[in-house]
Amino acid sequence: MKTVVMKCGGSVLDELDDPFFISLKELMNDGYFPVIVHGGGPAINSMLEFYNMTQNFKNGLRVTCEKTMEIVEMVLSGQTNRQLCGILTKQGFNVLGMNGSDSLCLQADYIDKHELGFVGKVTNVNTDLIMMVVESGYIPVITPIGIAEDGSKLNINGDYAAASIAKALHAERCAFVTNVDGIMIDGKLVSELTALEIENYLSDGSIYGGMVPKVNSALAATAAGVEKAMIISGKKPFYKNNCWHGTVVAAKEGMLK
Ligand SMILES: Nc1ncnc2c1ncn2[C@@H]1O[C@H](COP(=O)(O)OP(=O)(O)O)[C@@H](O)[C@H]1O
Ligand SMILES: CC(=O)N[C@@H](CCC(=O)OP(=O)(O)O)C(=O)O
Repeated sequence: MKTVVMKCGGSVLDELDDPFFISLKELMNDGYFPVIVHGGGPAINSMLEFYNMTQNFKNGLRVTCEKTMEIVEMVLSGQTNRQLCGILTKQGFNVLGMNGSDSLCLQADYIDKHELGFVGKVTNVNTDLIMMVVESGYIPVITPIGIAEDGSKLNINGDYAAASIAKALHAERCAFVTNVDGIMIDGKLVSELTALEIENYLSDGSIYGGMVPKVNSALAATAAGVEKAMIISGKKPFYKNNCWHGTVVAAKEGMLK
């Protein structure tokens, strides 16, 4: 079964457009089974602002106290997951919204409780559960919230969650759907980047902000055996006539195909 993990970033949820859905349909007609993970950073920011709560990020990760975790869950499970499932349903896709914290879907551990609070990294994925949904003909739409051993819900960066799921499913591809066409260097879209090139572009600041967890996740996924990891646009066709459009990230020099 050819699975493709697609992470839909919060930046693009309001802007997913017809070309994206047409590509998704074509992909499925070509025998790929999508598993979707979503973000929701901008919606969480707005809700925290609404409640006059302070926001703080360290290394691109939201510092998440207990109260913030409640808001994160409310927004990701109650708002952005619903929004994306609604859009996809309207477009004719059979979807099933899943909370990462239900039925040990995403088991997680604290990254650094002292520094970041309730922020986690995935330690185990309930692949049986996800594949049961896929094999029943539905697209899982997974909220990036994990469950810790102590029963706490943990906030997981959507890009990292997607890479972990792709690794666990031995997915053929992990695609990060965002609000740009791919990785831009000096204003131009780059179609392929090696790990070494990425390292250089990270250190000279050409890759920054929200693109950093994406390239790190893409590298982690390919290093763990996912054949291809890509940054793609949610506003343009990303797949047509068996060709993918965006930036392919390769784990090692010479691995680009
Ligand atoms: N080299 C780069 N090429 C393209 N986008 C980049 C680059 N470096 C940083 N970015 C930024 O990364 C953003 C995507 O990350 P983010 O806003 O976190 O998206 P998402 O919500 O989809 O995860 C782009 O809108 C852009 O501002
Ligand atoms: C720990 C951490 O930072 N979690 C993210 C989860 C949402 C996310 O990843 O959303 P985007 O894909 O839109 O960035 C957050 O709280 O914003």
